[in-house]
Amino acid sequence: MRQTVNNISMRPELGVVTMLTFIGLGLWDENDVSLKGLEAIREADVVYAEFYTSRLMGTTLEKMEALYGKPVKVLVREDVEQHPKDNVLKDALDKKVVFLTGGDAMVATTHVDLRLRAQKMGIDTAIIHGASISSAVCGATGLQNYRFGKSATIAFPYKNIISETPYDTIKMNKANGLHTLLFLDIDREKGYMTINRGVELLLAVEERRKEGVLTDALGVGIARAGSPAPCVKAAKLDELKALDFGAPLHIMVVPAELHFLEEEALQALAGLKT
Ligand SMILES: C[S@@+](CC[C@H](N)C(=O)[O-])C[C@H]1O[C@@H](n2cnc3c(N)ncnc32)[C@H](O)[C@@H]1O
Repeated sequence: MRQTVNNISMRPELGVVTMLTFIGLGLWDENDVSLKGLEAIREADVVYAEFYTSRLMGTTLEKMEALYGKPVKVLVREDVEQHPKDNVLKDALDKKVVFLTGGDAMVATTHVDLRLRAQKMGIDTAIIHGASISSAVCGATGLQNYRFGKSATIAFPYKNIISETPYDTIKMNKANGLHTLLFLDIDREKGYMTINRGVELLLAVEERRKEGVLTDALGVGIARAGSPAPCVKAAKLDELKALDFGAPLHIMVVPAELHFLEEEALQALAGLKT
C-alpha cells in the first residue's frame, strides 16, 4: 500500500522509505556484485544501469538480466546527467529503483550529483558498495594506497588537442612523493583508451613541454583487474608503450619514488627489472 506524506510516496510494507539505491557491480562479470546488492536488485521495481563510466567486460547485459531475473534499462550519460527527472528520479518517487554502476558507484563518477538531486526531491537514497578499481590497483601492484595523490583521466584528444591535465597531475604528485592513478577514457565512438596510447599521449606532452617530469619515469599498467587473467606490468614509460596488455579495460599508475616493499612487489608481481 502506498501513502503520500509531504508529497513523498512511501511504501510502509517495505519497511524503508529508501527509493533509490546506488549499487556498485564490482570489476569483471555479473558475479562480482555483493549478495546485498543482488538482493536489492531482485527486490527492485525498476533497474537502471550506466556503462559509460566503467564496464564489466566479462559479461553481457543478457547474462546480467538472467541473474537478476528482470530487465535492465541502460542509460547514457545525457540521460543521467541532463534528464534524470525523465527516468531514475521520476520512477524513484513511487517505486523502488536501483541504479547500477561498474566498480563502486561513487568512485571516479559524478553520481553524487544524482544522489543529491534525489535527496532534494525527498527521495531517500542508499549505497551498496562494490569492489573498485582504485583499491584493486593497490592489490594488483603492491603500491600502497596511502601513497596515492590526486588521480586524473587520460582522455582521447579532442580535435587533436591533447589534455595536459594528467601530466600536470603527475608533476604535482611527484613533487609531493605521491603516486598518480590514471584512469583511461571510455568513449562511445572511439572505444577504450589503452595503456599504450595513454603512455604515447603523456610522452607527447613531455616532448612539447620538456620539463623532465617523465624522464626515466616508471609506469605500471594493469589490464582486466578482477578477471581470471589480469595483466600487470611495470617498466620505464618508453618500454611500457610497446608492451602487450591484451583486451580492455586498462588503467595505469605513474609511481613516485618507490618504498622498498613496493619495489619488491613490482619485481615479483609486475616483472619490474632492476
Ligand atoms: C572512470 S573509472 C570508474 C571507476 C569505477 N567506478 C570503480 O570504482 O572501479 C573507469 C576507468 O577505470 C579503469 N578500470 C575500471 N575497471 C577496470 C578493470 N577491471 N581493469 C582495469 N581498469 C579498469 C579504466 O581505465 C576505466 O576507464
